[in-house]
Amino acid sequence: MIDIKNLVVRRGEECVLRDFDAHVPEGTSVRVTGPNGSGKSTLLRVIAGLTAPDAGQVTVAGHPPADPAVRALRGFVQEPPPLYEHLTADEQLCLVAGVWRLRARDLRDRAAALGLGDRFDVLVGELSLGQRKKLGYLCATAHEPRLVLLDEPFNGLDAQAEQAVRDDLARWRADGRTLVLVSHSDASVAGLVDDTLTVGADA
Ligand SMILES: Nc1ncnc2c1ncn2[C@@H]1O[C@H](COP(=O)(O)OP(=O)(O)OP(=O)(O)O)[C@@H](O)[C@H]1O
Repeated sequence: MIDIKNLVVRRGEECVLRDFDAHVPEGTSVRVTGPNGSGKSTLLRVIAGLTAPDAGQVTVAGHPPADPAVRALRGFVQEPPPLYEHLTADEQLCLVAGVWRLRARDLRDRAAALGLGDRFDVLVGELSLGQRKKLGYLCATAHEPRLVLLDEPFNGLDAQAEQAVRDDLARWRADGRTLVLVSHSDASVAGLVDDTLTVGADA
């Protein structure tokens, strides 16, 4: 699903990723590890087509990451979640439902299961950190992508929401989807990953 050869990414003067190689077969669940600042989020952004490599080759399902052909295939749970502050939670969900031609009702059901049932009419800008995290997670995964990129998906979540996300990941994994996950919490990802990719100083 993902092939990376000799990847180099610079941020300003700093070389964040240097000659990084990885192969993530379709249907595998991979955790990206490394110290703070080692380039884990940068790597996810490259796979998501949001950061262009300075050198090297990266393909997702045989296409360059920014190719429109892989857009619907992929979902990216970002940290912090990119949301429209001036919309209500429900308007944000409806926007995403419209983009992917989904039923808003189904997204509302998922939102309610995550504990957002009484937040639909609240402005995104007035949601708590954990509520924003839940909404961002739903928006990023609404179209049930074959490749799910997750950057610290458990940060700020209460126990019920963490379990709901873990259940989703287990279901997607059993369904043969490909997961690439950054998390500093060993407990949160326990039993959910097949392999580890290490970036940075301890690589
Ligand atoms: N937009 C940016 N502009 C300049 N430098 C950046 C930018 N984003 C990240 N960096 C730098 O790139 C390096 C890698 O950052 P990145 O966020 O990928 O690390 P990380 O491994 O995900 O860190 P953490 O574990 O703290 O989340 C850091 O040194 C950071 O300062």
